[in-house]
Amino acid sequence: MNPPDPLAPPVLELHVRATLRAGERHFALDAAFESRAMRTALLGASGSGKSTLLQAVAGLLPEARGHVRVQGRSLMDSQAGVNLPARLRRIGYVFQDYALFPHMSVLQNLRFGAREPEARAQIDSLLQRFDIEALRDAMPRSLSGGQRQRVALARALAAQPRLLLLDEPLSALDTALRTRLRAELAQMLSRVPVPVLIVTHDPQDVQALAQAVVELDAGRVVG
Ligand SMILES: Nc1ncnc2c1ncn2[C@@H]1O[C@H](COP(=O)(O)OP(=O)(O)OP(=O)(O)O)[C@@H](O)[C@H]1O
Repeated sequence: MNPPDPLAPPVLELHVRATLRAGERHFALDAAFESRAMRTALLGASGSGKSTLLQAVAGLLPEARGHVRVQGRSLMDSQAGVNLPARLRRIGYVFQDYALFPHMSVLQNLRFGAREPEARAQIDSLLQRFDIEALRDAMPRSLSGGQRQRVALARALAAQPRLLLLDEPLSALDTALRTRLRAELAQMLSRVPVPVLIVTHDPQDVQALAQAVVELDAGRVVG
């Protein structure tokens, strides 16, 4: 991978504030960071606000204020009155359990992600690159954990995202599979030129998957 261009805007510029309330409980997120790395890990204890921050970046947290810029492009800037709705942010989101549509085949799952004609034209190449061509007509329940992971990633990329959010993509797996898929995921990510923000608890994931680390504690960036 090429070294970052010092004149290019940061890959990610983020300052997100939000207060979540449920009855007596409340949680204040006030997280700011910049990253020039193509792949940034978001680390932090359970409840530190990692998923909430991802939701704000994806445009799924209506109460969020502040700014979110990806490679210089503003997705949200509350001072400037900019707040793109989620469907216009072009963000690929891969959840812990991969969240494939169970009633759709692998191919239909990928097509769902790719709405534009030029995105559809790339589906065959994604099936090849992720080595899931033979599984195009398979239903998600018949796939292994590793195959599901590849389909989920291919589906997220089928939408030609500007940013890929991975929320603990390996946490549902047992140790042996986790080790294998971590290496596979690292290889797949190194082949796509899309910025990635990846949430994890696991220092080994950070080592293998990211070039920069942001640590959250109680809704704030601490390192
Ligand atoms: N709607 C809500 N109202 C009040 N508090 C909330 C709401 N949603 C989440 N929280 C609280 O916000 C905090 C951050 O939650 P979040 O899911 O972002 O943490 P996390 O770092 O992703 O945790 P984990 O690693 O366990 O997934 C938690 O304390 C949670 O209980």
